[in-house]
Amino acid sequence: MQTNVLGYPRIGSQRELKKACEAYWAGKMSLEKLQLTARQLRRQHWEILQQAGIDLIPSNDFSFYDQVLDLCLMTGVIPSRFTPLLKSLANANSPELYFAMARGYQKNGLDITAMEMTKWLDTNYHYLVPEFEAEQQFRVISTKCTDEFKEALSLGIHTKPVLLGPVSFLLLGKIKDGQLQIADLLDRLLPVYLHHLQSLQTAGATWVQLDEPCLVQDLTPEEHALFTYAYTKLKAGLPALHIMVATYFGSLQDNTAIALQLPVQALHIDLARAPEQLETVLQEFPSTMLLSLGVINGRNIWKNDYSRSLALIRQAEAAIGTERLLLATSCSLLHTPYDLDLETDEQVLTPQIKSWMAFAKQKVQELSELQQIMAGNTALLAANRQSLQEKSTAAIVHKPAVKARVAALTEEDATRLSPFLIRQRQQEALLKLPSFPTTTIGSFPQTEEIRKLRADLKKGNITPEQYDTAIRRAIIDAVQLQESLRLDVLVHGEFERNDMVEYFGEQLEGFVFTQHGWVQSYGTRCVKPPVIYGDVQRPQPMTVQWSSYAQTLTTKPMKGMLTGPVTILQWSFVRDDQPRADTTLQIALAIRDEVQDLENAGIKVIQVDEPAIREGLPLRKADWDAYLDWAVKAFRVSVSCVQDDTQIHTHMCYSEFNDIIDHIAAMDADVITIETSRSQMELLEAFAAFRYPNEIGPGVYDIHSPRVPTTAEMTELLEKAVQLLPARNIWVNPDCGLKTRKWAETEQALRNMVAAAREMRANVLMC
Ligand SMILES: CN1c2c(nc(N)[nH]c2=O)NC[C@@H]1CNc1ccc(C(=O)N[C@@H](CCC(=O)N[C@@H](CCC(=O)N[C@@H](CCC(=O)O)C(=O)O)C(=O)O)C(=O)O)cc1
Ligand SMILES: N[C@@H](CCS)C(=O)O
Ligand SMILES: [Zn+2]
Repeated sequence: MQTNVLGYPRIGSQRELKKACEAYWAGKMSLEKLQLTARQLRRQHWEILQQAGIDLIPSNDFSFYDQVLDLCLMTGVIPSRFTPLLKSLANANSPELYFAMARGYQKNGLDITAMEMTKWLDTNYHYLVPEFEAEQQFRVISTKCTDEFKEALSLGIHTKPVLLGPVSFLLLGKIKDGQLQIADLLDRLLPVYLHHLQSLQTAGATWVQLDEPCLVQDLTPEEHALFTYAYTKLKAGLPALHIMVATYFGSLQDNTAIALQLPVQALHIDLARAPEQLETVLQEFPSTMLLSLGVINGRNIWKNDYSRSLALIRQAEAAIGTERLLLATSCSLLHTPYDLDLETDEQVLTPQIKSWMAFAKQKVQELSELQQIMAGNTALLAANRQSLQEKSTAAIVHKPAVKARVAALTEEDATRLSPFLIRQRQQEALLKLPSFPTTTIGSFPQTEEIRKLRADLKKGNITPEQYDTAIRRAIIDAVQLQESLRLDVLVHGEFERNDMVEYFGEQLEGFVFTQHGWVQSYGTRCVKPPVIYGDVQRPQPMTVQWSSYAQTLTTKPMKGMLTGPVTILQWSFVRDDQPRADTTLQIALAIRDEVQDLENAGIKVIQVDEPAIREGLPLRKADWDAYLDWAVKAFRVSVSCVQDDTQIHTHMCYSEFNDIIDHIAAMDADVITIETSRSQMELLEAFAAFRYPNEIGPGVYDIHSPRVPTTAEMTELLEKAVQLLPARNIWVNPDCGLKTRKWAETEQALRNMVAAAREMRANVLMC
């Protein structure tokens, strides 16, 4: 039985690629040095897999920024706004164009916006969204997949190149012209895919993995037909190359028949997320296909349960024999951190909890151990059983008082004292805000100096007292700036936070965090998700000292800033021994305690961020309501303890609200701030159509770009907003937090934003 890895992390165990790219962008590293770093990382990763004895080792899973962007360049999908830049370059396959597409280009008199980023299915990874325009043609610009295959071959490593499949590439992109038909696009795209696959075949590749994650989503009959059409065409042009279609993050369900009829040599299915699909897949499994069993979970950091994996493997073996089975990771290991062996500080990660975990390198090892167990190594199986048994009964995992508190939750605990309109009057009386009140989403620039303070604290170069003093200094400066800008509801700036989720994970019981557990979020930006291993509770207040200190510096309302339960869950590695809903309610109770303490400390505006609520939506619509019911309940539990005159805000970015607007309304936040500027307020239409009753802050400027928006631009957006919603309900704020921005642009942008709010106050008649 062969082993198969779908993809490996690429940022580097010490985030070498991040550091190299950022140095290159800053003009501090040459292109040659950047490319050398990339080659070294690729080699390291291939060798790890080779040494672990993996049979199908991925290549082309490396990327300088994003694998979908790479594919855009392999297929010539370059939005036309980049044409002026393209014309100025000697070679279209240049890093200048590549990084411009990823990050935007403001140089040499050009001002080109970056490609849009969105969440990769239900993960916290972002991909760049391909834009298919009118008259879209496809052509080969980059030959990356063949180049990297040859590079591995020259090191004596025969790899399996990985590409996003043509149908998912089209379905996950944005069709910019309503007249364009996806079937026509596919027809034009396939020759370019064939070109790449044929050149891989010529270079000696025997397997290629084409990822088609859309096969686990709801598809129309027309979309089904695209798969059959595409793979029939590809197969006809590739006599010697074996195609593996890889599906992950869910179950094939009603797409099973389509997947099984594809004229390809192998199908990969995700048995970590959807083990139940195995039975259906085996029933009709064609005698010509290999089946890759994704038993090693690529989305978590827990040791594999070998007994459970073995049961699945045996079930498949009984149906189709061992010769046609591959043992695999459930998806690419991109979503897991590199190497558990780097976690050496026992104060951070105790040996007990560490012994329950596996990062990418260990997961690769697990594949090879499963192979050995299949060959009769019972000692490995016994050791695994013992470790899992120890975890399931460990006293540190289970806290009866926490479980009892969740079990005792009532509808009343999830309901504010009075309906919104009554609360709104009381909040108006207390807060006395002007119309079109201005605020920000919470974070201010996380400068190098601020991050260095934290690094110095960790290294013991400064004392906790020195750290606190420096953070307080940053808060003083931020409050003074906001006062001088005449913002209405202030924030303390979140300077004390390394990350909006990790920060809370570090302070809650039931969580552990890591030293090096970095996972790529987008481009060079990484997150270090905390790990939820047991029942969650809050031992002591987490943010109160900072918010109440900030409140002493101003007579304006200071907004308390918390991350919501669903977002904490979504952006953490979650325990696998109880339903996600139960874990979320435990977190909700911890946040509720913090909300209560903030209110008791005199903080009368409290924001509970839930940017991940939309991304948590299951991939299948049939599962949405169940998820939304517990997600909305968790939010309500976390905030419903306060008095009517305490104003609860929530914030969401990355949001398309049309299809879940009733659930957003059910959250019953007094104010919701959302990302809307990039869609020119289009997103507000859902709120308008629903007659959303509560207050809304539609983001008036995009915080992803250093560009300073003008007052006129923002006034124009606000004017659109008042066409759609009652003016008295509208707030004025940026799209999201300002942590990735620099101070100079932040100050100027906020100055213009406040001026826009003032213009609205002067010009719009309030009723
Ligand atoms: C809103 N977003 C978030 C998501 N997920 C989260 N968990 N958090 C989010 O905020 N998902 C969706 C989006 C994704 N957006 C972003 C935006 C920005 C980042 C980002 O900037 N990441 C940083 C790392 C942040 C962090 O943890 N910083 C630490 C310091 C880490 C560090 O590099 N330390 C150095 C030493 C520094 C020194 O010596 O000066 C080291 O350890 O070597 C901190 O502030 O303490 C990034 O750089 O990638 C991520 C997602
Ligand atoms: N309060 C957070 C929300 C990010 S989604 C921030 O301002 O960064
Ligand atoms: Zn946000």
